[in-house]
Amino acid sequence: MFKPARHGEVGGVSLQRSQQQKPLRSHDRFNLCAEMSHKIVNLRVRDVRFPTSLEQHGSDAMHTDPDYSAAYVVLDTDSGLKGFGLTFTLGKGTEIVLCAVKALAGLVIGKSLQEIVSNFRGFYRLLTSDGQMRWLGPEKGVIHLATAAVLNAVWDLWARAEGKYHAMYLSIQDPKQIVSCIDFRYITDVLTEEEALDILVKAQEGKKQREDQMLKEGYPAYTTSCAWLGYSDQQLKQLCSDALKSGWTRFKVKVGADLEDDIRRCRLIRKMIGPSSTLMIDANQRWDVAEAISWVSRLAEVKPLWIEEPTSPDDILGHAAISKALAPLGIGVATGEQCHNRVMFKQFLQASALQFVQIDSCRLGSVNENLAVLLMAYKFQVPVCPHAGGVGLCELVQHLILFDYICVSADLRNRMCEYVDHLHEHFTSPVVIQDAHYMPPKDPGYSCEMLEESGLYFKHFTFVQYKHWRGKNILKLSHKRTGLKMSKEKVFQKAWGTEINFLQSSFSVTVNRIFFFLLIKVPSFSESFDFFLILFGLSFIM
Ligand SMILES: C[C@H](O)[C@@H](O)CC(=O)C(=O)O
Repeated sequence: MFKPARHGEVGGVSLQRSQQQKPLRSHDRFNLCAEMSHKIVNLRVRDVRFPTSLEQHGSDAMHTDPDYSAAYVVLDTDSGLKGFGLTFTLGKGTEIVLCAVKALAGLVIGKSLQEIVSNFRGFYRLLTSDGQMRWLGPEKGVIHLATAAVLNAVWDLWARAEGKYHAMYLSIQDPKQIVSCIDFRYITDVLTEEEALDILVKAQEGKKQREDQMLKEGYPAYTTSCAWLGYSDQQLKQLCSDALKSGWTRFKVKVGADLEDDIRRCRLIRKMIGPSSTLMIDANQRWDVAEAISWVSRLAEVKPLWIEEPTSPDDILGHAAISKALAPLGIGVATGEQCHNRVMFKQFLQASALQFVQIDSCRLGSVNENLAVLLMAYKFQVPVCPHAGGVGLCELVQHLILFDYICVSADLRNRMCEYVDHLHEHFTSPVVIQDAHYMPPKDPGYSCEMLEESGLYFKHFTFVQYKHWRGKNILKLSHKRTGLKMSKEKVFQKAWGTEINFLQSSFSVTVNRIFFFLLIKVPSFSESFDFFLILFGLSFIM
């Protein structure tokens, strides 16, 4: 099931195949009518995880065993139309985001789409300013990731109801309607509603040509897939050579664990891609400020365009100091994938602490908050190069970056969107990459509806397989790092956390194995909650 997509392909399947076998989307199943109110009658959230850490896909200096995951939200409406949204997470963290999404559900269920979009700013505030839940943020951390998942689903629902995909959808709307989705609270000292409106109105000129250009050429992308930190030199070489053949000219390399290693790996990539291709480096928050400056200075010989996340994502003045120190070397600072909200972006921009704005479709409060950041970045004339990859981030963020070009910046200089070639095959409308460019999506919605069986991925991995996967992974890593062999129990304990430690007993493992074999092989068992409870209790007693 877990098949990394290859460069030049759509989600691991060739273009022709995905076109021939278009899965039925919820949009096709219902006779839509834009005038309907689409009352939200239910919110479902699923814990979806993929064992990417097994092969070190996604590994960096701080996230050495990332299992790419998502809290996946489905909104059901009384008209039958559904909205799909998600937020990207890593492995066990997903459980916590799920709790937060459930806590927000009460604010969403019962509202109609019409009611929400007629006062979208108000609805954004409702979710982010709840008197009790805002204490968990406000507008940051788990509660904000959950807000993004829910709002992403609402934007998806809206676009489906209109039969449009977002970039085009937003671009044909009245600029007044766009600004009405943005909460300007806390940013009016740099961007007022009137200024935002002015930017959007001015950008109406030439919009049609830019739309046509994007439909023809697509939006420039860079790849991170060749050089995750856990990959061997052999893998780097192979992937880089494949990527070059597929037309990639912009590459990002993970750095930060070991300087000599970084120098060797970056030289290797630079040699392969040649002097005219673009190279970026990414430390994922590994260093202190002074360390970042000296480490990156040593890597200046490979001419990186930017150093991404050199230090704590919260350290705005630290980023400013790094930016200042590296400017004479021609190296910019990029950050944003863990920048919590528009207020932090505002200060990064005010402090000249970043030269590339890396918005994230799930870290910020969905399209609403991303719109605010795109407009602020335009005002400061700082290029936007979004974070993508993860689970569904490419699918989501392509809409935002197309909107940025068509409706805000009208500028492609120094702009590109990240691309990672994993997990696209799990989406009903996977991204289309042609010649290292994102081609505009064609299906209505926000492109993050997952295939039914993919939405259940973690469920199928639960217990027997998941344990096996995590156990194997941790054993492998522990051998690599310490040379020590861990006991089987220790591995299970680390992999599973305390709540499921009872599975360490071999007897209960056998009972569970039988049960989960049935669960996986016989679908009707998975629907039987009573049966599950009985076996769960039985294994606990044993
Ligand atoms: C843990 C993730 O893979 C992270 O390394 C992604 C990232 O920083 C990026 O894509 O950039």
